[in-house]
Parts: sequence; structure tokens; C-alpha cells
Amino acid sequence: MNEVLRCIECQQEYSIDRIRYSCDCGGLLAVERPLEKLKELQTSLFDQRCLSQKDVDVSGVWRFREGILSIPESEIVTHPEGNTRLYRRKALAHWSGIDDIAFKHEGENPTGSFKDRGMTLAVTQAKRLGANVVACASTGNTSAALAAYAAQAGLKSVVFLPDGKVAMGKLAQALGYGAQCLAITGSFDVAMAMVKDLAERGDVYLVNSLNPFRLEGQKSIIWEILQNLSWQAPDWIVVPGGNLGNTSAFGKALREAYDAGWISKLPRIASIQAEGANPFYKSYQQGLRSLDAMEPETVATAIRIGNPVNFHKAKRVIKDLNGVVEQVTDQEIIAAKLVIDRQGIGCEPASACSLAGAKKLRDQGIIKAHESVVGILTGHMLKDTDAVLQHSGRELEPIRANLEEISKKILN
Ligand SMILES: Cc1ncc(COP(=O)(O)O)c(C=O)c1O
Ligand SMILES: N[C@@H](CCOP(=O)(O)O)C(=O)O
Repeated sequence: MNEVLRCIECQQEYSIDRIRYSCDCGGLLAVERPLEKLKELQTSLFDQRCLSQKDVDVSGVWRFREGILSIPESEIVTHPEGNTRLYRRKALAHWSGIDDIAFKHEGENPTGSFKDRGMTLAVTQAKRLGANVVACASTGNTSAALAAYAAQAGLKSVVFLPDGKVAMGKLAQALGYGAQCLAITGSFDVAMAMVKDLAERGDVYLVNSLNPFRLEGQKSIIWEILQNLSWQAPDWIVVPGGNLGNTSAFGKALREAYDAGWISKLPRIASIQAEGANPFYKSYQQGLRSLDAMEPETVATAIRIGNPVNFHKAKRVIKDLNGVVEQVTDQEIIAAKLVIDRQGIGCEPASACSLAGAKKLRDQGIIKAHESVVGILTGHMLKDTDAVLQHSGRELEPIRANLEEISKKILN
């Protein structure tokens, strides 16, 4: 086995064959492998695998398996996932003021969000380590992904949801795929703390992004973008920030790709938070020394998170990649979502932070007119149909089944 778990604070090493979520010192753990192993990998290997029909090659995660988790292929639980599209539209370029802007639509994953890329790893690892019950706290998407992958692996899944705060599409998925769904009184952060305690007691295997294997899977979003761009890195990656798993995973993926020699420049990262759930943004304003947890409120329910568990990883990424943290208002989120939806692409509200944030950074001159940008659309439009119905500016118009009347109405 190439990989070990390493504490990001004190560097203590742990085996990946034992269940562990944090270091004895309290620090977060990251999966680490010798850089030499990555340097031995040629990007042409990943490109060749795109021609194969095998599930582990078709998967946009496991195609990169030597840099993700090197285990026997027979142990892998994959849908397969990934292979999401990169969209360019004149309207998005015009609205943001950035000519070279593309969006990677992670809503095209099997359960409709980027979480599948992390969950294939977390559930594979749960099975390898003999866990019986897999669990997460969730604003919705993690629960949908967990329920689906646990069903495939034949494991019991339990999800802890903030009562009344989860979009219906996501709740329906978790229920439909067969998870035990517990509605907790309190925010996502309360639910997260409870699952963490249960996991420390050994009752459940935790698959939130605190689990370092989740982030290894989410690295593939970046590696697949680089592959989509023929291994020419863009100037910027713009991503919504909630529990900060993606910000952390993206920084790791870019650093590894650069150090391995797969790309010749390091993009900057912009992590975009909702103004009502902005502890990372506030910390950034103060030099990223510490993070003050807050009571979150935003229309983007997926990122209604006030105490992001990956803060200490994400802050290192922002420093390492000369990144920025920005905030956008709910109004800006909805305006950006409308532009994306009207292009026939569509996304859930949290995802629209990428476009809203890119526009804001361009308006401020932080993103330059000539720079290339890839934004991440993290979740599918149908995840949150209430948001669509409330903000689309359209409504269902009742009409009699009469040709003249209908013709008059649509031609006027
Ligand atoms: C749709 C969507 N976008 C963005 C996020 C935020 O991602 P992260 O927690 O990795 O910062 C989440 C969940 O946290 C999500 O479900
Ligand atoms: N938006 C998330 C919140 C939990 O994030 P995770 O990446 O730590 O699992 C969700 O969909 O539940």
C-alpha cells in the first residue's frame, strides 16, 4: 500500500487500514503518498483509460486511482461517477465579464452532486474496514450520495438532517435509496457534532468530508478539469464554500498535479461563501488566524454551514495557492442562478455562488479580463425545485383547451 494518513498539524502518521478521523493532537488527517509515485504517472495513462469500458476506468474518479487510493480493483464500490461536462456559454461570459469562463457541472453525477466523487471512496473504505453502519450529517446532498452508495455496497446508512432545512429533492433521494433519515432539531453544525461523537464511540463510520478519503475522491474534479483542458491549467478555479471540503481537496489536487509535473502552472482558487453563512470569509478578512462559528442563514441551503470542519485545511490552500475568499448575497446567488438556468444548464442555489463570485471578483479587478476561469456547479437544478418555482419569474398558467384562446395567448 502506498498511502498513509498524516496529521496536517503535527505530522503524526497513521495506517489507512484502521478507522481514524483525526490525530491524537486533534489535527485533521490527510491521505499522503510518496511524490515519487505520482511523478511516475504519465497523464497519457489517464487519457488512455477514457477509451476503456471497465467501470474503474469509466469512473472519473478511479481513472486516477494510483493518485487517489491504490487498492485492488475488486474492492472498489463505484457507480461509476464523474465524467461531467464543461460548459461554455456566451451569456455566462457576458454576464460575468470574463471571456474565457467555463463551468464544470458536477450536478451530472449519479445522484446529482459532486458528493458522489467523495462517497465512492468513503464507502469503499467503509467496506474495506468492515464497517456495518455508515453515517453523515447533511444539508442534503451528502445524504443522497451516502444512501445511494451504501445501497450499492449493501451497508446500512443513517443520515442526520437539520429538521425542515433540507431541499425536498435531496430528502426524497435519501429516503428512496433506503437510508434511515433522522431530523435533528438544530442546524447542520449540531447534527455534524452529533455524528462525530457517534463515530468516535465506534457506533458508525463517518463519511462527511472530515473523512480524509472523501477529499481524495473530490480531488478528481480538478484532475478531470485538467484532463478536459488537455492538461493546460486555467488561471482560476472558483468554487462555493460550505464545509470547505472542496476548497481543501482542490488545493491538494492542484499542488499534487503541479509537483508531479502534470501541469506547468498553479491556478489560483476562489472560495465563495453566502453572506449569511460566511465564517471563512470573515476569517479571511482577519488573516485566516482563526474561525468564529456562527448561526448560518441563506437561500443556498446546501451551504447553510456555520462551523466548517475543514477550516484548517482550507486556510492552508488559500495561503498556498494565493487564493481568495469572497462572499455573495442571496440576491446575487439567485441572479446568477437565473442566468445559469436560462441557458438551459441549471443548478441549485449554492452552485450559483461560482458564477456570482466570479463576476464579483472580475468587477473588483481581482480576476483580470484576459484570465481563464473554471467555475464549479456543485449540484443539479432539480435538487431544489422550491428555489426554482420561487425565483424563476414564471408560473403555471391555467387555460381552457381551446385552440383560439391558446393561439391568442402564445402569439401575444
Ligand atoms: C451543492 C453544494 N454546493 C456546495 C457545497 C459546499 O461544498 P464544501 O462543503 O465542500 O465547501 C455543498 C455542500 O457542502 C453542496 O451540497
Ligand atoms: N452540503 C453538504 C454538507 C456536508 O458536507 P460534507 O462535504 O462534509 O459531507 C451536504 O450535502 O450535506
